[in-house]
Amino acid sequence: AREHTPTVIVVGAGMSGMTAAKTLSDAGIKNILILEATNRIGGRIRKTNFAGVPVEVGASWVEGVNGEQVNPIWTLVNKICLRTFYSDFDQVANHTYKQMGGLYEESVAHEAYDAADERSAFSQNLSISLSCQGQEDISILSSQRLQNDVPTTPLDMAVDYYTYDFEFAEPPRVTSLLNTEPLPTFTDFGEDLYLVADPRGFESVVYYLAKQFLTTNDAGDITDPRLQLNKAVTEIQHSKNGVVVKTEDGSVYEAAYVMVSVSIGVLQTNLINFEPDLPAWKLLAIYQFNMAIYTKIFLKFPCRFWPTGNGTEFFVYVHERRGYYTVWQHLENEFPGANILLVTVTDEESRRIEQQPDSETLAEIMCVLRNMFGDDIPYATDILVPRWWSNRFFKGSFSNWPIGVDQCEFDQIRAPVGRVYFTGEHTSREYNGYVHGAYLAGIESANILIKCAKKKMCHYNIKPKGA
Ligand SMILES: Cc1cc2nc3c(=O)[nH]c(=O)nc-3n(C[C@H](O)[C@H](O)[C@H](O)COP(=O)(O)OP(=O)(O)OC[C@H]3O[C@@H](n4cnc5c(N)ncnc54)[C@H](O)[C@@H]3O)c2cc1C
Repeated sequence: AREHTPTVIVVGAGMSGMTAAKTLSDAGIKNILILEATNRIGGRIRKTNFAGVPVEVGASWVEGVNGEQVNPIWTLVNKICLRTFYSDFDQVANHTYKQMGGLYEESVAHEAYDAADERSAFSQNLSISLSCQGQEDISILSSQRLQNDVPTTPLDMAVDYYTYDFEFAEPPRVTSLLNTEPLPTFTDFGEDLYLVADPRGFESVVYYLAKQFLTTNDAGDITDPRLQLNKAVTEIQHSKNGVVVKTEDGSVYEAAYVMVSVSIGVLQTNLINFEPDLPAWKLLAIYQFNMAIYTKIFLKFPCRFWPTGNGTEFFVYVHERRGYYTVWQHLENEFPGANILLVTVTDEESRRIEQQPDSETLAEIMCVLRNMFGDDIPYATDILVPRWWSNRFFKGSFSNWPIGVDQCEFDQIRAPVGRVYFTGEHTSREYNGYVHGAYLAGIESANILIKCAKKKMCHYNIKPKGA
């Protein structure tokens, strides 16, 4: 019957889809249906149990805190009193290990980190002057070449990796200078990062938002029929009269509008078939953007062999192969006595590691750790390797702004196509890649739809390239 037809179908129940749904509901559009492919909400914010400890395999930091504006995620995290820990990166130069073991001499290490800071400062100034002159974008690597200061030694490459790849999950060769230096997340919200480590998980911010507009039972579980889990959308038919959405299990839903919140990695595959095809300008914009891969490998040990105390949390391993198990973190502050280490890999290393058995990865890691800490250290008893890239509902970890995509093309990624609307972290112009980007994009995209649905203002201006 017509009255059961939702006004809006939201595809995906991560931070952006859930926020978009809540924004629609707050605006009086309560006739919605959220279709989520997996068996849970939260998407790339995901807690799991590892060796008895709740670890975050997806997002874990509130990035951008203590600045002029308040990061909206920081507000949410504090509202529900999630346990957070300030991340102190200041001492990492004192904890930088050579390939074959031993720490770098302090003066040598500090020189490398200072040089990286200088390169970064130069890049920020260059970026500002290039955009003032209306110049085309260049990569961060090109900026380093302009300074005649391209990192080439293993130490300089490791520090460069720590500076850029550890944030963007792609190398400076790929990443846009104009759109990342300086980074709005840090200039707007502040330079500090706080790590969420709470038994309820970072994902409880998504649950918190969901429960404000979806009905729950006495136990607090979401029971609202407007949220449907295990519903993988495989087809979206759209016309000027409405949309028809089909899921893998054979269900068919009709609505006036659809809001697609799946990652840009998913949009780049053919998981969802649009009927008719999305227009060329839209596809080109989607295909030009990047889905990066960031892999957090957790390791459990029978005892601790790494230093603890103030400033020891982060350490760097230098290897001639750039990005080879470079950035390390101990979780003693968050989970004292749990003896858990975290090593992060990205990009090509992530792809390689996702495809090999975990036992091989662990063997590589043990060699690295023995180089750093000596042959007597115990073998890890457990390893966790998240596989975001192989997962067809994610295809990576977060978007990264590559060179050659200008603001207008970026706008096209978010632009609606008829009755099909788009949201997700990759549609946040200032904060793509982040949880707060997903949240703010959810609000913005919902507002574009609301303007059309309620005020019949459906025209969305798309500027051509170079405008
Ligand atoms: C390893 C990792 C580390 C990160 N670290 C941080 C961090 O420290 N700080 C930070 O701010 N950000 C971090 N991020 C990024 C942050 O997690 C994301 O930007 C944000 O969570 C994305 O939210 P979203 O709603 O846009 O997308 P998603 O969370 O991907 O939500 C989209 C939803 O759509 C579903 N879906 C996909 N395909 C279909 C389909 N066909 N039908 C129905 N549903 C579908 C998915 O299952 C998913 O639930 C990290 C991400 C990863 C993976």
